Amino acid sequence: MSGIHYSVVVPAFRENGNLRPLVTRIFGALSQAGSPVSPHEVEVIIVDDNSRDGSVETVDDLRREGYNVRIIVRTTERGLSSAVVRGFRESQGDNMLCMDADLQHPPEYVPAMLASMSPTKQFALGTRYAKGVEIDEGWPLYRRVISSGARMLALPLTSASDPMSGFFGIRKETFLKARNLNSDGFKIALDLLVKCNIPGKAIAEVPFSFGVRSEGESKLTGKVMIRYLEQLAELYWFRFSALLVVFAIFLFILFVWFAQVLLNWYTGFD
Ligand SMILES: Nc1nc2c(ncn2[C@@H]2O[C@H](COP(=O)(O)OP(=O)(O)O[C@H]3O[C@H](CO)[C@@H](O)[C@H](O)[C@@H]3O)[C@@H](O)[C@H]2O)c(=O)[nH]1
Ligand SMILES: [Mg+2]
Repeated sequence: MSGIHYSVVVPAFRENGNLRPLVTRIFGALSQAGSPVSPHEVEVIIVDDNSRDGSVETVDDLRREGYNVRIIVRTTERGLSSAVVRGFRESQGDNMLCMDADLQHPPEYVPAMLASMSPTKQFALGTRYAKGVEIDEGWPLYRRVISSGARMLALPLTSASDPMSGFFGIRKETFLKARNLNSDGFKIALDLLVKCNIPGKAIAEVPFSFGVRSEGESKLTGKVMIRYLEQLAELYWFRFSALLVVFAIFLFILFVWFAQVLLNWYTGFD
């Protein structure tokens, strides 16, 4: 049996400059005295979309240096969410974590995120909206506004405090139950929270301070935002369609009853 209990999945596109600090800091944090998880129980999987920027060579070097990291290079698919799903499918660990490559999710929080998952806490959520943590001042105002708006629109779908977070973990047993995952766009955490029907009490929220990207550029474009709105519509239907059907049946019964009353009233005149 493999001694790997934890898998850290990193979607990456043109992130070569960030991979070495990311991997060395993750394993550095796990090697600290007091880390609740041993570095020997952890694998890191980078899911790269054919960046051809030296990422493969960097990961090869890191492996040679003894870090348990590998890279999957996809050549026929693109996109953050589908990259995460691919990484989760290839994970050996029963506890899986997703984090960005660009160091906006500080690697020093990885041990706590991994350890927060358990049979009763099926989902770990790195949240930026909690006491004692902050979002780096360098994060642009327009991104804050978009993030708040997106968060509000998702309120009826989940009680999680930061469903937009890209820093989250899920237990494999729960992930395997997910049906009809939407692998488009960026919001895979929200999709999993809704489609796996994860109640608030099964979410371990881990507050973290959100950094700014250290190298390269964000890939969040207008197209990604439109995809989010489409995804929301699908999730609302997924969550509330049964309620809508019950409501429609209720309206129908009310209509039939009202028609009967009218008919009785009308025929009563004869
Ligand atoms: N494989 C792959 N990876 C991708 C792709 N697009 C983005 N990524 C990777 O996904 C991570 C996040 O991408 P960014 O471009 O840095 O996104 P962001 O604008 O910083 O958004 C992040 O923060 C948001 C919260 O404000 C999150 O909602 C979002 O999911 C993401 O974590 C990075 O590691 C990036 O390389 C893609 O098409 N393919
Ligand atoms: Mg980023």
